[in-house]
Amino acid sequence: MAQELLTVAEMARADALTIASGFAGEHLMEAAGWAVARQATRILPRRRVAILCGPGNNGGDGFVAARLLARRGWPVRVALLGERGQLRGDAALMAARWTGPVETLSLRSLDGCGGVIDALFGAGLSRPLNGIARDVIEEIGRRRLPTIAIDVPSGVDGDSGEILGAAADCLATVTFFRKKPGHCLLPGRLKCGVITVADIGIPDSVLTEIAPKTAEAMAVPPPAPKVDGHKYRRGHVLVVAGGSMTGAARLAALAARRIGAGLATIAAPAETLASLRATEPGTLITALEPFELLLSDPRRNAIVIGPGAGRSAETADRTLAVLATGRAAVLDADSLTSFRDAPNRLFAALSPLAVLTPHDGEYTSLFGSIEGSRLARARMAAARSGAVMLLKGPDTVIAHPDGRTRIVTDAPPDLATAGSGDVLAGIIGGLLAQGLPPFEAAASGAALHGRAGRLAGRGMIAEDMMESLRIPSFFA
Ligand SMILES: NC(=O)C1=CN([C@@H]2O[C@H](COP(=O)(O)OP(=O)(O)OC[C@H]3O[C@@H](n4cnc5c(N)ncnc54)[C@H](O)[C@@H]3O)[C@@H](O)[C@H]2O)[C@@H](O)CC1
Ligand SMILES: [K+]
Repeated sequence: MAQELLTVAEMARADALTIASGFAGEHLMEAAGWAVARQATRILPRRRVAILCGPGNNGGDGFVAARLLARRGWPVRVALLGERGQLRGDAALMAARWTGPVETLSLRSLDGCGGVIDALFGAGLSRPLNGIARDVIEEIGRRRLPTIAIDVPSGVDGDSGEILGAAADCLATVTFFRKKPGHCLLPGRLKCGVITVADIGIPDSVLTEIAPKTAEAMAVPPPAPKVDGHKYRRGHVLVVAGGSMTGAARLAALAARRIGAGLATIAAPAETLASLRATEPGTLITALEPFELLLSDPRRNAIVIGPGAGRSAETADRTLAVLATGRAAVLDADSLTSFRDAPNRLFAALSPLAVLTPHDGEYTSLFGSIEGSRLARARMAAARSGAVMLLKGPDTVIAHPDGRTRIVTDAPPDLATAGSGDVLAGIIGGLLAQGLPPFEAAASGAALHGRAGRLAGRGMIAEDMMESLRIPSFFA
């Protein structure tokens, strides 16, 4: 099942649709506060907890948590940002149900406390934290107080993961119904700690109407080989290699085969053929030229170009020839940077059959340095180029020109190692060869790549991922 991610506006719509269907907003808030209180009893030390309530509904959730914790005999200290009389709607109702003392938020609100519930701002954050709100958030860090954030750590933008002013390094975050992009994108994700998603009574059926376009990337293993199948039915990946760095092409071809492609061919310059043939017994090795002849075999149904191709006019021309075949293709590394001086030449040839897999530097060489979250940058690049964009990083994003996006949330930092990107290009190529549509191949490929890295463990190098792709649990 896809793990949808809701923007702040979509979440407000989910709330509104639920309330319109007859489920009172106060019940949503009661359920939200209950989930927070439960998490507090699980992970905070049994010491006085400072509950920092803001002026909106996030603060309302805090008042509920305060009441439920106090009822269980938990010592709490409730501090409010702003005037109690200014609270509105359900937040005002929950503040009224809290019968204990409420102090004005100050640095002293943390005194004598062994933990914090951060209910200052959630979805309604509209500007950077400043004044006492920012001072208190920063003081939490200085005192190293274990903190649970309600919905998001206050200061984290739910849509972009950007930090507006400041945000506490939370032990845990309790959010509602579905995660938001800000929980998955950096730097926000690093502030959240352990994220739990609480069911507060919003039915899944609201998603039909909302139709969210963003989700977490899911690792979907390719279908198991059929008993009556043969290797050509499992697809044939063509990896177009360059002269010097044949290792990149070898990693891509091996990964494509491990992920289930029936065959892989490396096409390389004449002088490298002998050494490739000596080291890659199971991969077909063929001459790069004549290039038209190489592309003329339609059984080579997915093409990977770029890893080790070399930045040159020839690589650019070959990339355009690959795109002209109308076959699914992965464009990585040099096949992107070779268009540095004429990106429009590349964009004019692209379609959603192509998956572009730039890291930040390669991205900048095509699109310039653009502000915004990785999600925003990937979405913009997909729209501008017309291709599927996979923008690599600690929070890899896959974007389709039609607006759909996926975020990889659990790839380990160990993946930042030489050759890792070549393996990714090979995995995606292997999935394309087996018939997955490019957007799905890119999203699932990136998630599978993360899984391979996790299974390889600490100290891994790119070659180790080939072993991960053989572990039975990889395909579970
Ligand atoms: N029915 C609902 O809508 C539900 C909402 N819930 C909670 O409600 C939250 C959203 O509530 P709201 O929309 O009221 O938004 P918030 O509670 O996040 O905050 C909105 C208020 O903060 C002020 N504000 C924003 N940024 C500020 C800043 N930097 N400095 C000072 N003031 C600032 C705004 O002017 C507004 O008064 C969610 O995050 C969630 O915790 C939950 O109770 C579940 C149900
Ligand atoms: K919060």
